[in-house]
Amino acid sequence: MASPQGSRAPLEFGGPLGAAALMLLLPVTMFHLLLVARSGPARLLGPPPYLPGLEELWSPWALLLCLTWLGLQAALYLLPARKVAEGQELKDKSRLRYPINGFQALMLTALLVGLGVSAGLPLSALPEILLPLAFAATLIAFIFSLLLYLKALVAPASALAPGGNSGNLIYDFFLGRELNPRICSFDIKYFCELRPGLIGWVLINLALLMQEAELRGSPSLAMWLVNGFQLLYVGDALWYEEAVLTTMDIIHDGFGFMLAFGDLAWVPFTYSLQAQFLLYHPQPLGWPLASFICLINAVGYYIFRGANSQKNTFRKNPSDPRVADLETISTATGRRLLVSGWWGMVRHPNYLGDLIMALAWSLPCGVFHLLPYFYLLYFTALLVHREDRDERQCLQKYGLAWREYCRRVPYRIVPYVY
Ligand SMILES: NC(=O)C1=CN([C@@H]2O[C@H](COP(=O)(O)OP(=O)(O)OC[C@H]3O[C@@H](n4cnc5c(N)ncnc54)[C@H](OP(=O)(O)O)[C@@H]3O)[C@@H](O)[C@H]2O)C=CC1
Ligand SMILES: CC(C)CCC[C@@H](C)[C@H]1CC=C2C3=C(CC[C@@]21C)[C@@]1(C)CC[C@H](O)C(C)(C)[C@@H]1CC3
Repeated sequence: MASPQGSRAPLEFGGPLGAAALMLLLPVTMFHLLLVARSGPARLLGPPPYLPGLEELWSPWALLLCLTWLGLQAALYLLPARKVAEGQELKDKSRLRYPINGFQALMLTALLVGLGVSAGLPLSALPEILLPLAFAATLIAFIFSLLLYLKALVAPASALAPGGNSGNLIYDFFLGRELNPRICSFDIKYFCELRPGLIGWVLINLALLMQEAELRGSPSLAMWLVNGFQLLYVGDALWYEEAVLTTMDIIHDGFGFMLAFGDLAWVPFTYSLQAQFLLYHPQPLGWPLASFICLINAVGYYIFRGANSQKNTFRKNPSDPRVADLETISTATGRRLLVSGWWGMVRHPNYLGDLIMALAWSLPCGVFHLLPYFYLLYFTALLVHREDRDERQCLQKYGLAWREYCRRVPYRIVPYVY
């Protein structure tokens, strides 16, 4: 039996009260966004146009569709992989193995969807059922988290996450108790983080684009940009799938309601908000402005990819010629910290690139509505909070060396600003 461990870890997200509030607030926000995106005024801060009844939210067909989608992505995950990667070292000194076939799953999904659409699959009808789909995804995330909480009760202590084992039921349910819940070699957190939600997001975007084409004769330039930028982001995540193994979610966080809901419901249904907004509120966009927005996205992507690749290359092999010349600080753990290159500019250059891209995703929606900028606002809050969590973990891990890094690189995300 697992014993509550990590009870000395400081509580995050405002403790049990904060966790309970977030569990209510996140789904409510998601439904609010889905409702206002299709309403005339599309006011982020106004009331929703109406409150949907259960008959509008609940549909067994939507549940079946979500489960089929999860089943399809799970089957693609189980296909032979071009590579099997090893994760970071765990508490018991072992390393888990992960299949690297996410991009293959994206391509096969595209092929299957393409075949389905040419055989008459009404993909453009998907936007009509976003509400019941989001409800079904929320239900699945909730049941998943419950089962995972129960599974953690019989997990060995070494399998538990450092954070989600405070002994408080609500807090631990939200944060997640087990670090890497698996059924045989099937890693549930790794699967959810990259497959059903991210690929689901681009599928919803595509459905919105197709519906716009049906409504107005062809998709607008703004819709093409949003689809293109976000497809690039998802394609990149799956192409560089191995890099997710060094993110905070995989290394540090347990798999509970926060990540289950985040991955399965929040990402596909709120990250597609700009495309949802554009379907109901077409925006004129000329080529000069579109080119400028593409440039902003390219700059963001260049920083995001450059920073993430530099750190991953360095962590995999510090003597790799691409990073061997960079200046570093030694730490007591034997690992070194980069203090030049991207990581010498600010302490989280990858967040900066990600935020610049987030701006580029909203700009095609014009500047007269706040709603399409929700992602930028939420993401800024998420990354500032995440950066703060990471700083605390790094200070604990690297002590004085981390302080020296902060002295040498004083800005966190935006040079000379923050
Ligand atoms: N679209 C979305 O919704 C979200 C996107 N993201 C993106 O995910 C990506 C990963 O983010 P995240 O996991 O938060 O954090 P990072 O990829 O930035 O990883 C932080 C870790 O990097 C290592 N590190 C920090 N500084 C240095 C340095 N100077 N030299 C070498 N290693 C260093 C430390 O771990 P160690 O030393 O142990 O290796 C630290 O804990 C980011 O690009 C982020 O923008 C994140 C959240 C949500
Ligand atoms: C809304 C809640 C309070 C929190 C939910 C957070 C999750 C939605 C995000 C936590 C970290 C994420 C990452 C990505 C997507 C969003 C979540 C799951 C990521 C897969 C997006 C693509 C990137 O290239 C990435 C670096 C692989 C991201 C990893 C972190």
